[in-house]
Amino acid sequence: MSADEVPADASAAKMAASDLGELSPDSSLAVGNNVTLTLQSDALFVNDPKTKKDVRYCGLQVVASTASQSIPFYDILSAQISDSALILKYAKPVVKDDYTPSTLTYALDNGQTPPAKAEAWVEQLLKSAYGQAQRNKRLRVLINPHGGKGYAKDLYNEYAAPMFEAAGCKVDVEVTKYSGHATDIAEKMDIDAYDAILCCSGDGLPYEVLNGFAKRADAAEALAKVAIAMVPGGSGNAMAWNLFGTNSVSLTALNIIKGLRTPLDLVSLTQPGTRTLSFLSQSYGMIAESDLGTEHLRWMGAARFTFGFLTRLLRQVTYPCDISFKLETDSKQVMKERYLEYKKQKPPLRPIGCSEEVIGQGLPALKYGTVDDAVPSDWQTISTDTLSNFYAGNMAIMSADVNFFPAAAPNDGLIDVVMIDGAIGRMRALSMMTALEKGGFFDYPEVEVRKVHAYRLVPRGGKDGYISVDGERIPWQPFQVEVHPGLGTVLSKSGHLYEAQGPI
Ligand SMILES: Nc1ncnc2c1ncn2[C@@H]1O[C@H](COP(=O)(O)OP(=O)(O)OP(=O)(O)O)[C@@H](O)[C@H]1O
Repeated sequence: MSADEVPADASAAKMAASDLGELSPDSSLAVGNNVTLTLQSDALFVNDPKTKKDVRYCGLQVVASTASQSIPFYDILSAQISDSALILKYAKPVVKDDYTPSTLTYALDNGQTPPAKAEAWVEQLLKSAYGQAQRNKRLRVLINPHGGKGYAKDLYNEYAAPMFEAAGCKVDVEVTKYSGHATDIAEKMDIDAYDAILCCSGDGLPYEVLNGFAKRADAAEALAKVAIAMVPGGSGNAMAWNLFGTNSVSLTALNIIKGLRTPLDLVSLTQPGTRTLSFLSQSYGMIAESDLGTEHLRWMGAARFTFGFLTRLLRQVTYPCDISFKLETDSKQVMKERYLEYKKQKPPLRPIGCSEEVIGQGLPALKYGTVDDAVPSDWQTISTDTLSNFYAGNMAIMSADVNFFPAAAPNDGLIDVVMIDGAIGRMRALSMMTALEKGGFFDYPEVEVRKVHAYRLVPRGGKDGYISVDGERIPWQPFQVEVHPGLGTVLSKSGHLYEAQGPI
C-alpha cells in the first residue's frame, strides 16, 4: 500500500486542525503540491489538501483525506534532501507489531523554501525522531542458521534488513558456521568499527558473544563500546522480550534503530579452573532440568518445558544443595520500594564509544574470589535437602509471559534469586505456575526472593545433573557467581528498565 492510499486518521486530522495555529513557523515545511509537513509534539503531520474530498456519510457532510496522516516520531527512520527532493523513510505498521519501511518523496521548490530552511527542518525532525538514540548505527549481525527452527536467516532478510537499510545503518552480516563461532568472532572483531553486535538467534548467541569479549585483553573496553542486541530468531528470545518487549522481528529492528545505549550488569561465574560471563540467568533444580533435560522432546516446541516441569512436579523431585549468599536484602517490601526509586531516577546512558577509564582494560578482578576459595565469612549459608528450584536472574522475563524476576533492573548492581522448596505440595506449586503468567507470583509467601551481590551453589547427591547458565548447560560442579555492575552494554527501549511489569 502506498502513502497515497493511507485512509484518513480522524484523530490525527483533529489534532492537526487544533495544533497548526499554535506551532512556530519553523515547525512547518511547505513542499511540492501544496503539501505541508508539520512537527507536532510527538508526530510528524503530513497535510495534503489536494486529496481531501467532501463525501457524504449517512447523510452528513464529512471531509475524508487519502494522504494526510500522522507519523509518530518513533517510527521515522530517516530524512534527507537530495536533488531538490525531500525523502522521508518511516516504519509503517502493517499488522499488530509488524512494520515495513515506507518512503515519502516530496519536491522542494528553492524559491518557496530556501535550502537552508529545509536542512534545518530535517535536522529538527531527526532530533525529534532519534532523541538520545545514536543515528546510523554501524551493526555487526550474526545469524544462527539453526535458530527458530532454521528460519532465522529468512526472518532477518525479510523483516529486519530492510528496516536497517531505510534507517541508513551500516550493516555487516555473517551466518555462524559452528557452535562457538560467535565467540570467535567477538574475540577477534574490530571494536572500533561497530556500535552494536546483533544476534539473530535465541539467547545462546548473545551468551557466546559476551564470552568472546571476555576472552579479550581489552574485555571491559569491548563490553562498553559494542552494545549487544538480539533480533529474535530462537525459541526463547528472553533478551528481546526484556529490552524491547516484543518477539516481532520488524519491531525489534525498529527498537534497535531507536535503541538507547544502556549499561547492563553482568555476572562472572566460576567453576574449578574456569570463569565465564552470564547476562540472563543461572538455574539449578527443576527449571534447569525441564529446560536442558528435555532436548529429546524438542519436537514438542515450547510445550516441552511445561511438560518437563509438570512431570517433575508430580514426582516431587528435590535437589539437595548448599547455597551461600552475600545478601543485600530478602525483604519483598524493600525490593518494591527500591524498584520504584530506581524507576524514578534515569541514570546516564552509556556514551558512544566508551569512557577513558575503560580503554584497554580487561575484565574486572573478582571481589569475592572463586569457587575454589573459602566462602567469605560475612556470607550466609543454607543447607537444604528439599529444594525444588533455584533460579538466579539478571533480567526480569525468562520467556514470553514469564516475568520471573519482576524486581530485576538492568543496572541495580544486584542479582535476584528465587528459591522454592519442594515441600510445598503439588497443588500449591501448580497454582504458582499459573500466577507466573497471570501475575502475583512474586508475592507468594513460599516464593523466597533475595537480592544478592554474589552467591555460591554446591550441588549435593547425584553424580550428574543439570545446571543452566543463560540456557546453556555447564558441568555438574559447584559454582560461584558475582555481579559486575554495568559491565556490559545493550540497546534498550527505555534506557534504564526492562519492558516488564515491576514488583507491584
Ligand atoms: N552454525 C552452527 N552450527 C551449530 N550450532 C550453532 C551454529 N551457530 C550457532 N550454533 C549454536 O546454537 C546454539 C543455540 O543458539 P541460539 O542462540 O539460537 O539459542 P536457542 O534459544 O537455543 O535457539 P533455538 O532453540 O531456536 O535453537 C548456540 O549455543 C550456538 O553455539
